[in-house]
Amino acid sequence: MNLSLSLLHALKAHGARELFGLPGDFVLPFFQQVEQSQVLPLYTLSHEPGVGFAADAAARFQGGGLGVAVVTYGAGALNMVNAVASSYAEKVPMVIISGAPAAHERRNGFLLHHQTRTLDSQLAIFREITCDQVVLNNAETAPAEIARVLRNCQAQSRPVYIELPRDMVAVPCEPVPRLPAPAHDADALQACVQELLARLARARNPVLLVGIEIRRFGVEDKVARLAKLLRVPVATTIMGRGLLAETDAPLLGTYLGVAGDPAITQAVEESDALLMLGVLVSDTNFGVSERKIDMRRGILALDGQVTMGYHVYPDIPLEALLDGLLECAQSLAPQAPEHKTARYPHELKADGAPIEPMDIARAVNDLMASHGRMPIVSDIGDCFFTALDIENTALLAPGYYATMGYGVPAGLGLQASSGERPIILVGDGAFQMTGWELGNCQRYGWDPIVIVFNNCGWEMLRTFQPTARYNDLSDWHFADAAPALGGDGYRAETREQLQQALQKALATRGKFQLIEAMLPRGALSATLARFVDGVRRLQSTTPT
Ligand SMILES: Cc1ncc(Cc2csc(CCOP(=O)(O)OP(=O)(O)O)c2C)c(N)n1
Ligand SMILES: [Mg+2]
Repeated sequence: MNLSLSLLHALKAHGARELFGLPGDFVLPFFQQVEQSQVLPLYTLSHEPGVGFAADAAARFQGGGLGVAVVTYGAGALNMVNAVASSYAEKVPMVIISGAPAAHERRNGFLLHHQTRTLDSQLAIFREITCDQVVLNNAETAPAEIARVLRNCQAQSRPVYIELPRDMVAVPCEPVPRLPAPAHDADALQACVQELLARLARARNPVLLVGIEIRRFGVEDKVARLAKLLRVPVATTIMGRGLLAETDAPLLGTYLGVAGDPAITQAVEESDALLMLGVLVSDTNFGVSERKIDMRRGILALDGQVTMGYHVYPDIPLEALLDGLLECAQSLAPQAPEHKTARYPHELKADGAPIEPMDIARAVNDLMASHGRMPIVSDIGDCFFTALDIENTALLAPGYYATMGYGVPAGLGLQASSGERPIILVGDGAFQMTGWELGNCQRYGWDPIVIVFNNCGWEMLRTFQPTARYNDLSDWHFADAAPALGGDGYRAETREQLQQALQKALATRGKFQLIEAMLPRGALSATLARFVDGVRRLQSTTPT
């Protein structure tokens, strides 16, 4: 076996289902090994940010798997930095494989093409946005090094970086061993479980708040079982939206502070034992809290440790904690909490009125009510806030790192990896960045339904600077471009046209369906409007 095959078989053994990539001369030999070996399917896209977002989505959607992005050295890998930074921030287990110069090229004394400051600058840059790195320049040590970085990728649920010099791809190499998950101290785990359960038992209104790590580590079912066993209500953070959608956990809905359902806000903020599982303590999750949550009274299991008050239990993997709690937990209430199914807007009024963001939520909810749930992939813009008014279904969005450009390539990555047809929500500004990746659907038979929120502007920014003219964009008529890219385009000016377009799109398979929903400038979703008001109100009252 050669080094490429050892690497590919190891990726597959760790849960990778495919590779996303864009070739260049430093990585062509590895692409050749990929294509010839057929160990994993390879999908190429048109721009490295899209490659990164697609690999990110593949990892997020399958919970516990790996996304893989393969790029060339320099211009390719550095073009993907933002996507990898987003994966790091949002704890996505992604493997970046970059081709690199051969040993003899490093010694020839020339400045090499694609090189920036030094030949090791790229490695230095990726050290900042990955949890482990390796340069595979030694076939003897390669199996152990690959095993280490893949184990760390999954154990920490963060991206890792593998640099592959082009003269190493065909070198004989032993298979890569599978390392066990990092060990943890059973006694420390027991002590943590007992203290945590005692805190919950003493509480008057314990609440469970769940975040992205419960998907990343594939433990949603265990969390649902724990919530039912403890008989405590569950809410998700904004980043955790869509979690537990496939379970029967007593879900209250999504916690959005002043911008959300007051009952959920009150339950979370007034809880005297808020158990946060896999929750990033970020401004997007807690920035609009009505009342500042006293984290010292909370219990936070994140990044492999558990913090309760001033106690910190290090090296407690989330799944081990859940297993311990499931073994010892007793119900905390005489009966199960009232399972308030959150109400989402339905019954679009299909008339000649202009479209508002909430109409898109209604139209999608109506579609899912008749057709069944579909995964939603959202870009950043008002489309993300509108997504929060869509029924609780799988939602992929960089809600914390908040990079634009994610929606379309991530939707393609989801369909490539899972075979499920997504609905992609994207603003006109974000579509201008990566929407053109739709042109790759025809090669692979992908057929997402894409709804472009076309308000001809950077509307979210306008909410912060209403008078700025630079937020005005022109009308790009995206629907007209769809046939040239191999799909169908619909321009919807009214609610009736929106409903008709969605029905046609749903009925058409085998090519992407682009619905350009024309929104009046200044039309905001109610959720975004409440967020903006909330931020303004909190900023005006926060002592400087
Ligand atoms: C890669 C990147 N560059 C800039 C920005 C900053 C930004 C956040 S929201 C926004 C406007 C989005 O316009 P769009 O038309 O897509 O959506 P909408 O607001 O609903 O009209 C910008 C420019 C971010 N987040 N990411
Ligand atoms: Mg816009």
